[in-house]
Amino acid sequence: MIDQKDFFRKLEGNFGENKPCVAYSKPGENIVKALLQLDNENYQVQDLSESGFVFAPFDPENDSYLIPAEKSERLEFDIQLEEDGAIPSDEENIDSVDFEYMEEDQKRHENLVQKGIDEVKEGNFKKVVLSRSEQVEVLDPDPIRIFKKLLKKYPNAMVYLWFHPQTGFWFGATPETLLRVERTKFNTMALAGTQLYKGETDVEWESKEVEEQLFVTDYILESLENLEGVENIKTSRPYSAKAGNLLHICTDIFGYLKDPENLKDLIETIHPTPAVCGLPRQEALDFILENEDHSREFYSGYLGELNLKTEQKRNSNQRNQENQQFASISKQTELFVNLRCMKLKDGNARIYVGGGITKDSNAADEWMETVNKSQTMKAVLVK
Ligand SMILES: C=C(O[C@H]1C=CC=C(C(=O)O)[C@@H]1O)C(=O)O
Repeated sequence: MIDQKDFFRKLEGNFGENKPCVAYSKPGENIVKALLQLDNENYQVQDLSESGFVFAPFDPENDSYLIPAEKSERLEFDIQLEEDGAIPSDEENIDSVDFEYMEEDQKRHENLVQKGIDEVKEGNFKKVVLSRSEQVEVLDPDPIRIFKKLLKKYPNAMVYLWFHPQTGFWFGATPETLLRVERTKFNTMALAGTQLYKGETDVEWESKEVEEQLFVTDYILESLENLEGVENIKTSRPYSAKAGNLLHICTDIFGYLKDPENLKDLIETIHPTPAVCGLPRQEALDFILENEDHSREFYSGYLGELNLKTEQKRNSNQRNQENQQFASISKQTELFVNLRCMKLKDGNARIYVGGGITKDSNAADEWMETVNKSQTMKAVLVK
């Protein structure tokens, strides 16, 4: 552990030298971690047996970047947010930020959504997730300051700052777990449906949302059941999960891997999830790539720790020194879907937002949903 001033100084030093780095805090953890790559080589993921931090794009055909564990320095500090004011207090953040939209932006998105609804009604697919991106001028484009604000505002999200000479700066505060693996046990989630959070998580959901989320759960279960290396799959009951100013319906899905060294098949089966692509997957993916007027790049891709050796707390009851050491190191994979995210370039942020379209969707409501989702990033861009 180092103190947070040194942590941020080192992080800034790394991207100042154009070397890849990532700083992040996982949901509910009071620890901020970083991997600072020691050189400025471009490492890529080949078969997901690598160890490090992965940053993967939406389109599985494109390259996934890796900061390899063995080529980087690892840092961490405990968040003591209130202590020295290094992380700004919540009062500086306002909850809803008004931005002006061009009528054309709204029309363009609504037309895209309508096209998606029509295709669903024609039976070409059951669900498609359609997105747009929006450029916002940032008054204070200091990456560290933006990251600190995200940490303060979203303690229950996976909050990150990613820098790579090939991708530039990306930030996010995502609510969606793609995959967590501990020894042979894994979990993923089926996430769908959105409503504004109004101080209450015990809320009613409309049947449109309930049905949409059930599609997602069923689709993931079916894909997992067809996968050779996976067994003993179980689900939680659906519940409302808070994500910033929003609520979603979530079902946790658990299972066991026959060979925990082989994550490739599992990750290729679940990414891109129906929360960001649609179902059936290939038909939805083709429609997205053909019809969205922007490239998603890393939005709705995934990111996180891949086979990262992590030290666990030692069990002081254990007498045998060798066993103790054996028990203290474990491999950790914890990947998140890159939602509620933005790219920072030349003093501008590009915010990416989307929503799931089914036969019962309404284009104007879907536009509003993307406006609401964009607040997650906008709230940290205001002074
Ligand atoms: C695609 C996004 O959100 C997904 C995650 C949760 C709920 C969603 C929805 O209600 O449409 C989306 O599937 C996004 O934030 O850009």
